[in-house]
Amino acid sequence: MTNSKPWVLGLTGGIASGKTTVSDYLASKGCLVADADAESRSLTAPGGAAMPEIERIFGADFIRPDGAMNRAKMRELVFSNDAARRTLESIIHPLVRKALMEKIRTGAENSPYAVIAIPLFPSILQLRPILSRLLVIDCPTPLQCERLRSRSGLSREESLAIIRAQSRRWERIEEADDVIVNAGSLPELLSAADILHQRYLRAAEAA
Ligand SMILES: CC(C)(COP(=O)(O)OP(=O)(O)OC[C@H]1O[C@@H](n2cnc3c(N)ncnc32)[C@H](O)[C@@H]1O)[C@@H](O)C(=O)NCCC(=O)NCCS
Ligand SMILES: Nc1ncnc2c1ncn2[C@@H]1O[C@H](COP(=O)(O)OP(=O)(O)OP(=O)(O)O)[C@@H](O)[C@H]1O
Repeated sequence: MTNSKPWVLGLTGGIASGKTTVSDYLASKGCLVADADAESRSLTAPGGAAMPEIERIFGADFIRPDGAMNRAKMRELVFSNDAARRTLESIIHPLVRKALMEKIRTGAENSPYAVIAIPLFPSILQLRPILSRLLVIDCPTPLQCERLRSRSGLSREESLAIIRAQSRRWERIEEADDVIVNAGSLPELLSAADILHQRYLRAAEAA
């Protein structure tokens, strides 16, 4: 990518839809990936920039002995309390956005195109003006629950509480330029990702 304005793919989808599998694949093909979940985790790790404000607002009960946010406790709170979730988001989201923009600004030069992966649909919509294309990974709700059970041990009720806090599938699909329905096998997901990757390479090259 040689021009000053990078070609940027926005990548979104509900929880456990397959975003990380796709973004890891694109990273393995040389794309720069700026990942909101990863930035959010580093901001809430020991010494993370969001921790003083999280401790001030939520209290010491939400801080682990090593100084990291207690994720299990926070997850339980914010997916049963909308006001608490909005408060946590108001601390973390501006910092995440800044970190993502900085990563794209400084790291995109040697990448065929850049990828911004953001799970939350309203957040990715805010960045729509800088996205060259928006890819949605769509996954039927029962499969999301099944994958969350086997990956993270979450119960169906816990998974549904998170899914309900997220945008509806049709809202994402309506706004998408491209959609991968991840309801088959992992090789099928990667093959769909590769078909789009080839198209994105051509579009970025031509831009
Ligand atoms: C709620 C928290 C403590 C749960 O931590 P946990 O380690 O279990 O999950 P992780 O951070 O890996 O996120 C996994 C997925 O949860 C979903 N999720 C996370 N935060 C939110 C949210 N505010 N609203 C809806 N879904 C969310 C997303 O699909 C995300 O991909 C954590 O996700 C968090 O701090 N969320 C607030 C910050 C945020 O909005 N992050 C999302 C991207 S910036
Ligand atoms: N087609 C598939 N077949 C089988 N397992 C899959 C498939 N797609 C994804 N998975 C598995 O489902 C889980 C969720 O996938 P992944 O981590 O890529 O989703 P995600 O959208 O990034 O999740 P999160 O929102 O929690 O960050 C992982 O354990 C992954 O290996």
